[in-house]
Amino acid sequence: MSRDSESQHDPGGIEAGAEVGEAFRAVEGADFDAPLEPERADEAVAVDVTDVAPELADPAVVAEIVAPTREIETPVGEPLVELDKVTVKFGGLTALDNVTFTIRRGEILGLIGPNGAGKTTCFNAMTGVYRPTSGTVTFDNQVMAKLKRNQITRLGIARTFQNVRLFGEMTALENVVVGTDARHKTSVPGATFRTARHRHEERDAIDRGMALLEFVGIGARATEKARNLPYGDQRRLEIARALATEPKLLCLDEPAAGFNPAEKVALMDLIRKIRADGYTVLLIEHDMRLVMGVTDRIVVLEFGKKIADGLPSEIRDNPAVVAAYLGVPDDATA
Ligand SMILES: Nc1ncnc2c1ncn2[C@@H]1O[C@H](COP(=O)(O)OP(=O)(O)OP(=O)(O)O)[C@@H](O)[C@H]1O
Repeated sequence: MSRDSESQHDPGGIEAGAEVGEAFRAVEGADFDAPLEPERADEAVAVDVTDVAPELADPAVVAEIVAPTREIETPVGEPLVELDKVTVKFGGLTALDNVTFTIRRGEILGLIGPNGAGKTTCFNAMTGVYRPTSGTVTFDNQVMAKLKRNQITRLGIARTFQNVRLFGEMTALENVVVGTDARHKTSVPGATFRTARHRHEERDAIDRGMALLEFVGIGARATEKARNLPYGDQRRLEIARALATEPKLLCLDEPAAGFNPAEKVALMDLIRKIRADGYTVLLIEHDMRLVMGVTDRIVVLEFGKKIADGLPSEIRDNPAVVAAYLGVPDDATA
């Protein structure tokens, strides 16, 4: 297997990356959302990225390429997402009940709660997947309507999924370059006839894709098929692909699922690095140590209602939160 996979890995794959556009066209229509069953590679074929792109040896250069349009003129702390009395009902079931909170630019907000608390519903209402039964969601000063997936991306929201979803047969670099396509400006004829502008956009996408892989710590695996990456690297690749769309809001849905303690610590470092690069992050995660360790603020849901909103230290000692997680009545903890 290693011999076969080795022959598929083109050591010059980064330079040969101009063909990524072809690869993307070849997979158009593929089932992007199909969960990828992770396979652990017996042998990794690593490339030294800095051999072909020496500038990527400098983390400051990488950080700059990864966030080319960050809004440095916008003061951190301005609201990016505002939920105002949002209720979502499914028939007779109230999944989200009169929920109000804000995500500010430049912060890492944790959204937590026991199973069935309404986190996913809240997330879907926030990103335009569900239209609230009542109340409003404002994103970047616009009231959100119900949106299609590509409209959500263009608005500036990117997400990762609970289950890894990648193009398994594409390389790591190709997976990221596909993400950058959402921002391309070339017309369909321009892409078909490979105009100079289109070629320029492709080249930029490849350069940025490499920087993104380096940023999330898997630059050396650029030419490996996504399917062959170790599980932790697949999760990092998902984050790189989400960042490729240059989102105003990055939503991480249980990014630590299946991670060991060391991988969780490394993930916390990566999330902090993403925030330091000017991104706003929404984190839905069950692992309390990770949530407490990395977020600036936490919103807690229980049975569709917001029961707490505050700093991690406040949430940790909040009796209603403790009761929600331990499953004991509020009055028993008083
Ligand atoms: N599309 C739907 N149709 C009907 N009921 C739904 C739908 N989506 C969610 N629900 C219900 O709404 C409630 C909240 O579910 P939700 O998935 O938002 O919770 P959650 O906090 O994300 O849970 P988990 O941590 O288990 O993922 C649950 O009772 C769930 O069964």
